[in-house]
Amino acid sequence: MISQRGLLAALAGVATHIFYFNRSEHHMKAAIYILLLFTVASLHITQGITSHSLPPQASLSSTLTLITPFFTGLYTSLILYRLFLHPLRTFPGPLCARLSDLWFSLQVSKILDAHQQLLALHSKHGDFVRIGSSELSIKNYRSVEVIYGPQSKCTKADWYDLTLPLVSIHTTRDRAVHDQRRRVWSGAFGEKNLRVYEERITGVQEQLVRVLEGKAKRQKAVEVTELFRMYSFDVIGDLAFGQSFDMLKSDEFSWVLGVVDEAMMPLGMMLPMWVYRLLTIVPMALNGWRRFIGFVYQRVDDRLNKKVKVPTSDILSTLLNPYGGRKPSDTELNILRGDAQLILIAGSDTTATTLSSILYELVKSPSHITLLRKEISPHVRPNGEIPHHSLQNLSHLNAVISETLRLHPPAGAGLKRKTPPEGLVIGSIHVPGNVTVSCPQYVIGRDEAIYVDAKSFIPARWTISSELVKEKEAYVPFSMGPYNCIGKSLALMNIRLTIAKLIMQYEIRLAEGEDALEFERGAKTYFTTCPGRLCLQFTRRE
Ligand code: HEM
Repeated sequence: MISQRGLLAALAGVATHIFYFNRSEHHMKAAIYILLLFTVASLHITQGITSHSLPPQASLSSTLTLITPFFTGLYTSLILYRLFLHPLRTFPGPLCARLSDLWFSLQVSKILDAHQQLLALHSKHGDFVRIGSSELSIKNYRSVEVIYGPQSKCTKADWYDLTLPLVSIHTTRDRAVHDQRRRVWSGAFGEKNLRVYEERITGVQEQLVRVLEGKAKRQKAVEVTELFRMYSFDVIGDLAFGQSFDMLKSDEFSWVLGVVDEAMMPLGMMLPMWVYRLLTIVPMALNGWRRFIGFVYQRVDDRLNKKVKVPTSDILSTLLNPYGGRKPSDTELNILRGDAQLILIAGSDTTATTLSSILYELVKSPSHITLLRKEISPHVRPNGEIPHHSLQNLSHLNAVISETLRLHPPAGAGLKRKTPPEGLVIGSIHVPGNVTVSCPQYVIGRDEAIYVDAKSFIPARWTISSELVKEKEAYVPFSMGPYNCIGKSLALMNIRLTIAKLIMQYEIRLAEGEDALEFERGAKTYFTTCPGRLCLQFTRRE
């Protein structure tokens, strides 16, 4: 029989869920709750021993007779609410996903394939899938503009609290702070800066060609997924910090990439944010992240202490402009460091993924290599250079890039947003307020309701065969609206320059024995998606 005290504790559990946990966000307070629980329990045990002269064992069991019904009440209320009363109760999705956000984490934790899991869930449940207790994944084409567009009232979801206390333009959830940072950032991507960046990219490209040349001469296959990661990190190191990482020079997988991989790994597990925040205070957990942040701090400090010679302006110079040469305050330094780590991740893996995905698609459909050469050759200068201004409007080159980003979007598993309190309407469906929503570009890109022959690589759908794109507004690999990719022009410039150079200088085909299956099968989604291995053979063209 449950005692009166136990009953009261159970009711207190129910009330705590209804009146406290069911309101507002709690992901930042998990550690405090655990601490509170241990403090209250310890006080109760001590009081039992000192005031009621109970033996320690008896005082502990008396405490447990309160804690157990409290949590039974709390979780019973939580489970019943999530199953039968939650505003998302009518949306389809796996039963376990309704009960706990940990369900999705468990699904993806083995091979970090959130993009594939979402594809499978949508093909089973349709356009709207409840993938967490309070989270919807949506592939309906109308949802993109409503959730991410310029008029959207959605805000960034709790996922963006991931790096706190480090904040970047990307992770700040305060729209006013974001817009202010965005104004500073936009200075780094103007026409004048892009021209400087082009020269610098061409410099790193020479290293890339040197590596390929060495392999071509020895007829060695090239693992391009890794090579493009090294290349993209070298480019972003140079453009962001004024100093390349020189990975291509040594032609070795640098420890920096190892640290980045280790730092990103936990993100791939799609943990609920409260679990992630708890891990940030557990010693040894997230060590990779700590090492990565240490590396970023060092880079920023080196810049501030002028230990690095910056040849011409780099992205960090623009971000330092507002301080007019004075030392940034601690808060400003935190933002600067946050932005620095963002540039490294956002600016490198995304570009690397796109470069290797383009080559993956091209070696499978070599006719497009021929078409690209025909389009690019009139723009190659006698010294072999191909200036970006002559590439940027080439229709087939741009179509190849767009089509690759449709099938292999680097940030394709969905960007999480929180709906406004009044909710929003997508077509005829009302999505409730204060829930997390996202539109996975990976799933949208493979949807027959949006693209004809969706699984096939058909660049012409972006040029002469526009009827193959049924719903154009669904395509946003760089996102849209106030939080869209600020580095889009830089990314596209680098991709055009690099692909044009490689296509014009080399014959490229699958290496001996390579079936290219691992490229998609081995792809892992952290926040960005990194493809699996792909070995190609590069041969110098006459
Ligand atoms: C193919 C390459 C790229 C793709 C597909 C891409 C995609 C995206 C997407 C989808 C977002 C929105 C993220 C969100 O809402 O959570 C984003 C944001 C961002 N990207 Fe990119 N990106 C690419 C390259 C770059 C490059 C080269 C940079 C240069 C540093 C860059 C810098 C940023 C920044 C700073 C943001 C945050 C913008 C803001 O919150 O206002 N990206 N990117």
